[in-house]
Amino acid sequence: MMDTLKIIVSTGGTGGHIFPALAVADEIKRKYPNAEVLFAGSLYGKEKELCRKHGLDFYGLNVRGIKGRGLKAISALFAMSKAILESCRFLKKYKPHAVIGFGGYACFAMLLAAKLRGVPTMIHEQNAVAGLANAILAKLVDTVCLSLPDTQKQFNPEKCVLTGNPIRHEIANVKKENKDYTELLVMGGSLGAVAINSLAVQLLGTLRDNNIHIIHQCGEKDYARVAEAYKSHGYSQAEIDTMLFPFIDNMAEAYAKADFALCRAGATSIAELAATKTPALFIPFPYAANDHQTANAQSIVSRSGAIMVKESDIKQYPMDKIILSILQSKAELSEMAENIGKSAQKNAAENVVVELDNLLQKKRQS
Ligand SMILES: CC(=O)N[C@H]1[C@@H](OP(=O)(O)OP(=O)(O)OC[C@H]2O[C@@H](n3ccc(=O)[nH]c3=O)[C@H](O)[C@@H]2O)O[C@H](CO)[C@@H](O)[C@@H]1O
Repeated sequence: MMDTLKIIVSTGGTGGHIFPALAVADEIKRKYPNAEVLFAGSLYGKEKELCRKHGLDFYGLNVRGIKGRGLKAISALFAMSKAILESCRFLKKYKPHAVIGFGGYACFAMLLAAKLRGVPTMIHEQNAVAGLANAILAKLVDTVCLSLPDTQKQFNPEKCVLTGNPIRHEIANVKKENKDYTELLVMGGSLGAVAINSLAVQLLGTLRDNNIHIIHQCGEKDYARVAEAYKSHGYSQAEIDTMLFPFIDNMAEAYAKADFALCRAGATSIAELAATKTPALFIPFPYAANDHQTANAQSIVSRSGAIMVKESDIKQYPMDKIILSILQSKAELSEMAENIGKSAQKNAAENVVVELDNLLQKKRQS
C-alpha cells in the first residue's frame, strides 16, 4: 500500500502568489482526500493568516525579500541561508513526495532545499515575465508550470507546461448577478493601491450622479484616508461600510456583482477577471519588476477585453469620461466581457495537479 501522499506547497508575500497555491492545495485534497498538504511560507507575509482561514497546516520560515533592500539585503541573505538549512532538516523529517513553489522569496529556501535532498520539485509562474526566485529555481526544478504561453521563452522549454493560473474554486464558478444598475469594482491588488484609490475617489460624484454602484477594496494602509474622502463626498459611515473595504474576503461575491473593474494588472487578478468575464481598465503597478504587470495585461488588451492606462498618464486623460462612457454602454460592456472571457483558464488548478501526478509517476519509474 502507498504511504499517505504528502505535498508541500510553498510561496508567500502577497495574494497573487498565495491564492494560486491555495487553489492547488484544494485541488490536491479534492483529488486525493487522504493527502496531507502543508503550506510553507515566510513568517512575515500574508500567507500565515490566509492558511489559517483556509484550514491548511502552515510551516513558517524566517525569510524576507532580498532584492532592493540595500544593507538589509545582507541580513536577509544570511536569514535565507539559515532558512535553506532549516528547510533541509525539516524535509528530512517530513519526507514529502513533492514540493511545489509559486514564486516569491518565501519559496526559494524550501525549493532549493528540496532539490538538494532529491525531492521532486515543480514551480508555477503566474506572470508574463518571471520573478527573480522563479527565474533561478526554473533551472533546478523538474517541472515549470506556466500561466501564459510566451513566458516559455524565458525558460528551458522542455521543462515547461502551460497550465494557466489556478484560481479559487468559488471564483471559477461565479455566476453574474442580474441587476438593474451597473457596478464598478475597484481593487488595487492584494495590498490596495494609492493611485487607484485616489482616482476612484475623484470618480465618486460622477458615479453617484449616474446611479453606478461601487465596491472598493483600498488596502489596510489607505483605508482611513479613503474613508475620509468618501465622507467629504457626503457618504455616511453606514454607506461606506457597504462599499469600501480594506480587503475583500469574499471575492467571488464581488466578481458576481461587478460589471467592470478598475484595477492593477497582477496576474492572479487578471486570471480571475477572465474567469468571471469582468472587463477592466488596468493601471499597472509602475515599479513592478521588468514592468511585468504591463506584460500581464497585454494579451487581454490586444483582444479588446480591457483597456490599459499608465499610472503616469492618468492626469492627461479625462478618466471620468472614459470610465463613464464604458459603464453606460451595455453593448460595450458585454462585448468586452466576452473578449476577456476568451482568456479564461478555469481548469488551471486541475492542470497543475495533473503535472504533479506525471512528475510523481516519472520519479516512481526512475
Ligand atoms: C506589486 C507586485 O509586484 N504585485 C504582484 C503580486 O500582486 P498581488 O499580490 O497584488 O496579486 P494579484 O493582483 O495578481 O492577485 C491578488 C489576489 O488577491 C485577491 N484579493 C485581492 C483583494 C482583496 O480585497 N481580496 C482578495 O482576495 C484577489 O482575488 C487575487 O486572488 O503578485 C502577482 C502574481 O504573482 C503579480 O502579478 C503582481 O505584480
